Amino acid sequence: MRHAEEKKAARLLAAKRRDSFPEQQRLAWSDTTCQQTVDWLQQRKEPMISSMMIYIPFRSELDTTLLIEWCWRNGISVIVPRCVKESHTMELYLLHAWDELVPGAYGIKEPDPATVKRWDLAVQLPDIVFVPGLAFDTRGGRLGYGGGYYDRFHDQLRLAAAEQGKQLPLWIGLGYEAQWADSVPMDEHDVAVDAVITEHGMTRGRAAWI
Ligand SMILES: Nc1nc2c(c(=O)[nH]1)N(C=O)[C@@H](CNc1ccc(C(=O)N[C@@H](CCC(=O)O)C(=O)O)cc1)CN2
Ligand SMILES: Nc1ncnc2c1ncn2[C@@H]1O[C@H](COP(=O)(O)OP(=O)(O)OP(=O)(O)O)[C@@H](O)[C@H]1O
Repeated sequence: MRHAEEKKAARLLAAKRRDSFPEQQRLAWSDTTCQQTVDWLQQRKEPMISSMMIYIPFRSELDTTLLIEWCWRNGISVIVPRCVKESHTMELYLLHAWDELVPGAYGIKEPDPATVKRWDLAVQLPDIVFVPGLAFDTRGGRLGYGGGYYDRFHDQLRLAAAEQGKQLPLWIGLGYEAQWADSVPMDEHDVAVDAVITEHGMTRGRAAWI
C-alpha cells in the first residue's frame, strides 16, 4: 500500500479531532445531517428508494439514528452490516428495531445473527450505501479505520451488480463539516464516495448527477 504510513498518521489526527468535539455538539450536527439527508431523499426526482445500507455509529462517528428511524417510518428497508473479523468482510442483515442489535466486533453494535434476517446481495442490492469515515475530501476521498471493510464490500457489490445487470448503489459518506480534509491519501483499492453529506448539506464528488 503506497500510502500506509501517511494514512496511519492521518487516522490518528482525524480521530483525535473528531473526538475533541463535545458530545452534545456532535449529536446536534448528526441530527441536522440526518435531516439534510432526508431532505435530499425527498427532493430527488428519481423513483423513491426502497432500501439503504447504513452503519451503526461507534466512537465519535456521526450518529445515524434519526435517518434510520425515518426509513422505518417510511417503509424503506434498513440494511446493517456485521463485521466478520477473520476475513475483514461484512455480512448484511435487515434491521427492524433497535433491540435487534447486540455488541459486536470492535465494540460496534451489530444485528444479532441468531435472530435477525440476512440480506442477500444476490437477491437485491441496496439503492444507497451510507459509509462512515474519519475524514473526507471534496474529490470523494475517504479515510477509514484501515480494515479495508468497505473497500472489500464494494468488490462484492460490483460482482453482484454485474451479475444482475444493475447499477452500483450510490456510495455516500456521512460526516461533520469538521471532518473535511484538504486531501485524503487514496490507494488503488480505495473507493471514492459519490457525495458527502454533512450538517451543511450535500457535496458531490465526481457524481454531479446525483
Ligand atoms: N460504525 C462503523 N462500522 C464499521 C466501520 C466503521 O468505520 N464504522 N468500519 C469501517 O471500515 C468497519 C470496522 N472497521 C474497523 C477497523 C479497525 C478498528 C480499530 O479498532 N482499529 C484499531 C487499530 C488497529 C491496529 O491498527 O492495530 C484502533 O483504531 O484502535 C475498528 C473498526 C466495519 N464497520
Ligand atoms: N478490495 C480489497 N481487497 C483486498 N484487500 C483490500 C481491499 N481493499 C483494501 N484492502 C486491504 O485492506 C487494508 C486496509 O485498507 P485501507 O487502509 O484503505 O482501509 P480503509 O479504507 O481505511 O478502511 P475501511 O474500508 O475498513 O474503512 C489494506 O491492507 C488493503 O490492502
